[in-house]
Amino acid sequence: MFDRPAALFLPASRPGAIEKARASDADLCILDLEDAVKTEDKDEAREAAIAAVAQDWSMPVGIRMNAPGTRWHAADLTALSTSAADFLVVPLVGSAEQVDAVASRAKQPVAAMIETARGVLAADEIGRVAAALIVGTNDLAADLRLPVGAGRGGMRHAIERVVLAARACGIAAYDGVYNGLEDDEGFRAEAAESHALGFDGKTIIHPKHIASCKAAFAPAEADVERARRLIEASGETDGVGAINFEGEMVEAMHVAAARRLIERAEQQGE
Ligand SMILES: CC(C)(COP(=O)(O)OP(=O)(O)OC[C@H]1O[C@@H](n2cnc3c(N)ncnc32)[C@H](O)[C@@H]1OP(=O)(O)O)[C@@H](O)C(=O)NCCC(=O)NCCSC(=O)C[C@H](O)C(=O)O
Ligand SMILES: [Mg+2]
Repeated sequence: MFDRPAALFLPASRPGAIEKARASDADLCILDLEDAVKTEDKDEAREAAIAAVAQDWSMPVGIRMNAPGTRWHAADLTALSTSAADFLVVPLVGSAEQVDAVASRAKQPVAAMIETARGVLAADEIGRVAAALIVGTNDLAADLRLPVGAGRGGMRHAIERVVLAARACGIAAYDGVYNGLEDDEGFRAEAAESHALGFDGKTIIHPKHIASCKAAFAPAEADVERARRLIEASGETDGVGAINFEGEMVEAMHVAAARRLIERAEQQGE
């Protein structure tokens, strides 16, 4: 489920957005009950989310609940754990226990949002019990007290650590959202960076980001061709030893990476 790049967030309180998301090409949709929903709309949004996920979706659809410790969390957990959502998302996770508390009651896989210094430092423990890690760059910037407009330099170590934890735990990692709605170039640059950092995908806040997000994570044609040649040159097994492939040393891990690349290309080309 968490093997495709474009994860679209939308407020569960906006019926128009729900319809647009269902009709979109997003790889995953996440109906939000947390920050995108006003306090007075929380209960109604929860009901709307539960009704929405009971409909037919062409992609996996999840619900982001309110954070552990908030006044809505218990009601969210009770209602969402038996809903038709394909997955749940817990925001502001600071410990593995917080994910466990949800996962032990929910019938769905649980993704954890890492968006505080505490969460980053516990990411490897959290990754052992979560189905995926999602960076929340807005909350993270605030928690780290990064100056407004300072960019991602100050959180680079933190987001790299989330990728590291996800890889160590064998689960997916999604990068945070890009807030600029009118800055396509900025979005493309950040999505390319997400891909280069090793993320499996990126969370996005508007359907207009879907195509660029997918493009950023799609393997380049030349890389796919090279991967096919590499696999052919390596023979039938992964036990290739070291070979000279087109002037570069290639060993078993390169063959495995080439196979993963082709698999991803085939999946995204479906
Ligand atoms: C950011 C927005 C509030 C902008 O809304 P708006 O100005 O209304 O956008 P448009 O005029 O372009 O909307 C045109 C139609 O498109 C639909 N739409 C807009 N956004 C989405 C969406 N995300 N998914 C599906 N459809 C969408 C609108 O409904 C319009 O259609 P209609 O209603 O029929 O008129 C808005 O884009 C928005 O709310 N985005 C998502 C916000 C959200 O979910 N936030 C939570 C996740 S962000 C996060 O996780 C932060 C993290 O926690 C962190 O700390 O970093
Ligand atoms: Mg957040």
